[in-house]
Amino acid sequence: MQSSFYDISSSPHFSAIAILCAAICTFPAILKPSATHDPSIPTISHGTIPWVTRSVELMQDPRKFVLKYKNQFGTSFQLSTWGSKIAIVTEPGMLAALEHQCKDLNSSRARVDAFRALTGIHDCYRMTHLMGTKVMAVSTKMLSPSGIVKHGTMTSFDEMLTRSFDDLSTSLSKAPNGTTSLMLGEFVNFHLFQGSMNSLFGPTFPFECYPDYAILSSSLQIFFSPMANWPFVARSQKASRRRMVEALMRYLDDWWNSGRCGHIDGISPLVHQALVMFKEDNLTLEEAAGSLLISLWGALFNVAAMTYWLTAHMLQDQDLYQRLREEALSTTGYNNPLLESAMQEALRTGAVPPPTRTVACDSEISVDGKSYFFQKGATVISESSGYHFNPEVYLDPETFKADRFVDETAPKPKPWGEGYHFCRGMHLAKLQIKSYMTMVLRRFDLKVVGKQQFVLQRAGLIPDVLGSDTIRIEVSLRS
Ligand code: HEM
Repeated sequence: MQSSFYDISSSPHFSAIAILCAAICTFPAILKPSATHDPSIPTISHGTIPWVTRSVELMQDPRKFVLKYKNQFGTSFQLSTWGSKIAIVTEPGMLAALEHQCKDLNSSRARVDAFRALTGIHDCYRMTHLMGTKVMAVSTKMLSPSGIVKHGTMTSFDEMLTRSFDDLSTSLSKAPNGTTSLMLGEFVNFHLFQGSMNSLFGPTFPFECYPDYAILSSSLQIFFSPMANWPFVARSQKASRRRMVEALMRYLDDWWNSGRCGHIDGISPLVHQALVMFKEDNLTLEEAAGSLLISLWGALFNVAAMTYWLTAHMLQDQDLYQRLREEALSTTGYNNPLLESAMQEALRTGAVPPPTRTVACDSEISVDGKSYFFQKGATVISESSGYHFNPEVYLDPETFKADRFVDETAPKPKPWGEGYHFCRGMHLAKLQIKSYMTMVLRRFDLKVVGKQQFVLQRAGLIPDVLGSDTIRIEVSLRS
C-alpha cells in the first residue's frame, strides 16, 4: 500500500493519536460527576498520563494487556478512558451471561460504528437493525451445517478457488523460473476472496474490486477512529471504500430495478433473501450495497486472518509442512485430523476483532455468584485471549502446537463469540480454511524468502494481516 502523510493508519503511533483525539472529543463528559457505584470490577490504575496511558497500552498489544491484568485482577477488570469506562471480560460464558441478565447491554453502537467504518454511510440505523434482525434469522438457517450442504455453499466456493488456483498454475508454468514472489497475506486473501465472493454473490460479482477490498480491510483502524471524518485523513483509503460500495451498486443495479422477477446468476439463497428484505424495507440501492459490503467483510476477514496465521506457522515448521502435505495427498476430502488440529490451534492463537457491547444504563449483574457493576455508557469488550492463553486450560499456551487438538477431548478454542451474536458462519469458516489449505498443499510449493517476522499484528484491536504482513513467499508448482 502506498504510504503518504494521509496514510496515517499505518503509523505505529496511530493508536495513541486516535485515543488522544477521542479524549479531546469527549472532554466535556469528564466534567460530569460519575454515578456512585459498587466498585466490584477491579479498576486498573491510570498510569503516567491519566485516561491515556492504559488505553494506549491496550491498543498496542491487546493480548499482552489482557494477560497482564488478568494475572493481577482476575477474569474481568476495567480501565478509565476520558468520560467512560472500558470493561474487559476474559472468560467464556461471561458475555453471554451479561447479555442474558442485562437487556441494556447491547451491540447497537458497535454495529453502527462498524457499519459507518466499513461503508462510509453515516445514517445506517435502518440497515444495522435489518441486518441484526431479519437477515440474522435467515443467516442462522442457511449457514447451519445442513444449510451449507443444502445450498451448495462449499461447492461454489471450491469451484472458484480451483479456478483461481488454475490461473495461478498457468502463470507459473509460463514464468521463466517457474515461481512468483509475493506477500503471504496477499496470497491468502486474494484466492479466498475469489472463492468466498463466488459462493455468496455468484460469478457476476465484480471480482476486479479486490485491490480496493485489500486497502479497505487494512485501513479499518483509521475508519474506527474519531478522526475518520476529517476531510484530509485517509483520502486514498476512503476512495477505495467508496469504489467498493459503487462496485456493489453496479452489481445490484439490474436486479434492483427489475421488479420481483429478476435473478442474479449464481447468487447464494442467503444473499438473495437478504436483498429481497432490503427491497421490502425500502432501502436505497446504496444502502443495500453497503449492507452487502458488511456481509462480504464478515464472511472473509476472519477466515483470511486465521488462514494466514495457520499458513505462517506451517511455513515456519518444515516437519509440520511435510506432514500436512503427506496427509493432504493421501486423502481425497479435507477432513484430515492433523489439518483439523492445526487449524484449531490457529484459531486458538490467532486474533479476531473482539465482540464489543455498550451498557445503556447503570446495571448490576451477577456471574458465578459474583456481582459486577457496569456504569452507564461503559464499553464491554470480550477478549478470548484471556482463555486461549490460560496455562490452566492449555499447557504451554504461548507455543503453537499443531498436534494439540488431535486429542479430541482437548477443550476447543472459542474465537466465535457467544450469546445473541455468536458466529453463524463458524461451520462454513472451518470448511473454507481446510479447503484452501488442502488445495495449496496439493498443488503448490511455498517457501519463505529471507528472515521474516512471524507475528499476527493487530491494528488496535483488529487483526491487520494485509497492513502489517512481513512474510514474503515464493510460490511454485508442487515438485
Ligand atoms: C475464522 C473465521 C471466523 C471467526 C473467527 C468469526 C468470529 C466471529 C465472532 C467473534 C463473532 C461475534 C461478534 C460479536 O459478538 O460482536 C461473529 C459473529 C458472526 N459471524 Fe463470524 N467469524 C468467522 C467467520 C464467519 C463467516 C465465514 C461468516 C459467514 C459467511 C460469519 C458470519 C457471522 C455472523 C452472521 C455473525 C453474527 C453477527 C451479529 O450477530 O452481529 N462469520 N463471528
